[in-house]
Amino acid sequence: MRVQPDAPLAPPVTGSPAIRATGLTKRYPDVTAVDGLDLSVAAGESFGFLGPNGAGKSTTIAMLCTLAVPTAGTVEIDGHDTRTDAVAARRSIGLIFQESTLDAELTAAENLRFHADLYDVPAALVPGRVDETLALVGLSDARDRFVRTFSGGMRRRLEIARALLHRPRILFLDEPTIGLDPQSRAQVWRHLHRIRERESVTLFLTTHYLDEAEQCDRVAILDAGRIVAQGPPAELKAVLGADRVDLRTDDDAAAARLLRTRFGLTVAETPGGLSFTATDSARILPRLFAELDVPVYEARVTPPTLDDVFLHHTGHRIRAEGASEGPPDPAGDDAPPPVPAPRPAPEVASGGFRAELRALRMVWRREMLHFLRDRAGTVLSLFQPLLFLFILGVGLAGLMAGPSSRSYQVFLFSGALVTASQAPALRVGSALLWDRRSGFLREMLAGPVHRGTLLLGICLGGTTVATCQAGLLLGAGALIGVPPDPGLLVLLAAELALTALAMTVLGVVLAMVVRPQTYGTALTVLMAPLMFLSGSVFPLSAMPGWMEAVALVNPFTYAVDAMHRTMAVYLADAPASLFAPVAWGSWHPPVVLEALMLAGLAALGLAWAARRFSRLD
Ligand SMILES: Nc1ncnc2c1ncn2[C@@H]1O[C@H](COP(=O)(O)OP(=O)(O)OP(=O)(O)O)[C@@H](O)[C@H]1O
Repeated sequence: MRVQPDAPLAPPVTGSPAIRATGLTKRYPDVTAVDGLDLSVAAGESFGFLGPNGAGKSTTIAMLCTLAVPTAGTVEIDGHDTRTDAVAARRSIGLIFQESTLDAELTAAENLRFHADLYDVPAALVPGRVDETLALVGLSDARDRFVRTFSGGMRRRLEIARALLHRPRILFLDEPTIGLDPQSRAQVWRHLHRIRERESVTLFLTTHYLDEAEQCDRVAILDAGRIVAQGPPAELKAVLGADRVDLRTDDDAAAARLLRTRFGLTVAETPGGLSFTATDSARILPRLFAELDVPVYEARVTPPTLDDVFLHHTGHRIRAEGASEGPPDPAGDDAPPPVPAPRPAPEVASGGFRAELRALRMVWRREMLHFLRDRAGTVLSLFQPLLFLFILGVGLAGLMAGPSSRSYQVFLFSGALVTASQAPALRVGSALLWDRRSGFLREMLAGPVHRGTLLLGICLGGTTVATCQAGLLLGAGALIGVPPDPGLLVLLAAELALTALAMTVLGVVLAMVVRPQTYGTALTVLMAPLMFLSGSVFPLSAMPGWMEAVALVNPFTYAVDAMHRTMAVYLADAPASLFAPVAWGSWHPPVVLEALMLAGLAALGLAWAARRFSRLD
C-alpha cells in the first residue's frame, strides 16, 4: 500500500523535547493528585509512567494532553505551550484513553472518518489512511461493523488505529491494556511495537503493569502524585544491585562446594536446589556452565523488578492484582496482515478556519447519521404532536365558545409543530450527556479545533434533525385545514428551524448545569410551563393578567405567535379570538423582531454554553 504525504503542518519548535512538564500540579478539593512534577521526553522515545491506582497517572496524562487544566506548572508539547497554544499542541497528539471513547453507534470506518475530519486529514488521503490503519491493527474485515458489536480487544485496537490516523508525533496511551485478557494485551503490544518500528512516534504510556513499563526506553515511577524514580528500567533496577540465580544440578552438595571455593559465591541450599546472588550474572553463568564439573539441569536468573525499585523508594509494593509478569506474549491467534512499507516522517494537518468548518460539518453529520438510524425514535416522536393536534384539538374545541373546532385545530397546529421539534431538539442535550458518560466527548474535546465549533456543530445538527422531524408534520396540516400553500409551508419551516435552534440550545444549556440523572426531570418541569404558557394551547387573551405577563417573558410565546400570524395571512377566516397577535401594551412586535429575539436568545445561550464547554475537563 502506497502512502501519500499530507500537507505539511505546524512544525515542532526546533530543538524542543516532545513533552516537557515543569512543576506540574493538580489539586482537587480533597487530594493533590499531581504534585510538582518535572519531566522531559525526547522525540522518538518511549516513556512509561508507572504507578499504583490513584498515583496520579491519568490526571498527568489529561494535563499533558490539554484535557485538564493544571493548578500550577507548565506543559509544552512539541514546544507549544498548552496554556497559550492548545490547538497546535493537540495537533501533535494522538490519544488513547483509559476508557473506550468510540461512538458505538457508528461503524469502525465511520469512527475513523470522523477522526480524520476532526484532525483535518486531507480528504484525498482519508480512504487510504482508513484502510491502512485498519490493516495495521488487523480490523480490515470489521470495517463496516458497528462498534457496539466489538469485543474489548477489538475496540482497543480500533482506538490505536484512530489515534494514528492523523500521524501524530506523540502518542499518549492511558493504561492501553487495562481490562484486556492476556491474548488481547499481547496483541495490543504487538501493534505498538510495529508502530514504533514504522514511525518515529514518541510513546508516552501510563500503566501499572510492570512488564509493560519494562518495554519502555525510560520509566518514571509515580507514587502519590510525585515521581520517586526516573530512568531506563535497567538502570533503575541496577541501582538495587544483584540478580538472583537459582540452579538445579545433578549433585547440589558438590555444586555448592565448587561454587563457594572456585567462584567465591555465597550459596544457599534450598529445597528446590541452589540459590545465590550475582551482580554480573551474565558473565558468571557461561563460566559456571563451562567450569562446574557437576551437570546443571536448570539455571534461572531473576533480575530485580521495577516492583523492587518501587519498594526500594516507597516502602510498599506496586503490584496490582491480576497484573501479569514477564513480557506480553508476542504471538497471537489473529496475527494482523503484513505491515506496509515504512512511511515518511509523521505530518500534521493545516488547521485554520477551513479546518474548523470541516469539524463543524463532521459533528453536524454525526447528528444526522444518528437521526437517520433511529427510525423508531423518529416515528415515536411524531406521536406526541399528533396526539396534541387530534386529541387536544377535538377534545378542547367543544369547550371553545365561538370559533369552530376546525379553526381551533388550525390554531393548535403551531403548538403541534413546536411540540414535534421539542423531543429531537432536547434529545441533543441528553446525547451530549451520554457522549460524556460513554467517553466519546473526550475524543471530540481532544481534537485540534475550538470547542465552540464543536458545540455549534452539535446544536446545528440537533436543529436540523428537529426541523426535519417536525417538518414531517407540516404535510399533515392540510388534513385539518391549514392551506397547502408552498409559501406558507416555507415560512413555517423557517420559523420552525429558528424555534428548533432555540430549543436545542436550551437542552444543551440544561445539560451543562444539571447532572445526567436529573436532566429528564428538569426538562419535564421546565417544558410544561414553557409550552402551556406560550399561547399554543389557548390564546394569551384567554389568560388572566398575571399569567399573560408570565407568557410575555416566555420566548416560545413569540415562536408560536410568529407562526400564528404567518398562518393568519393565508387563512381566509382566522378567528381574531384565537389568532390575535401578541401585544406589548397597544403595540404588536413585528414577526421579524420576534424572530430576532429568538435568534438572539439562542446566540446568547450558545455563547454561554460554549464558555462552559471550553472549561470541561
Ligand atoms: N475529577 C476529580 N475530582 C476529584 N479527585 C480526583 C478527580 N480525578 C482524579 N481524582 C483523584 O486524584 C487522584 C489521582 O487519580 P488518577 O486517576 O490520576 O490516578 P491513576 O494513577 O490514573 O489511577 P488508576 O491507575 O486507578 O487510573 C486520586 O486520588 C483520584 O481520586
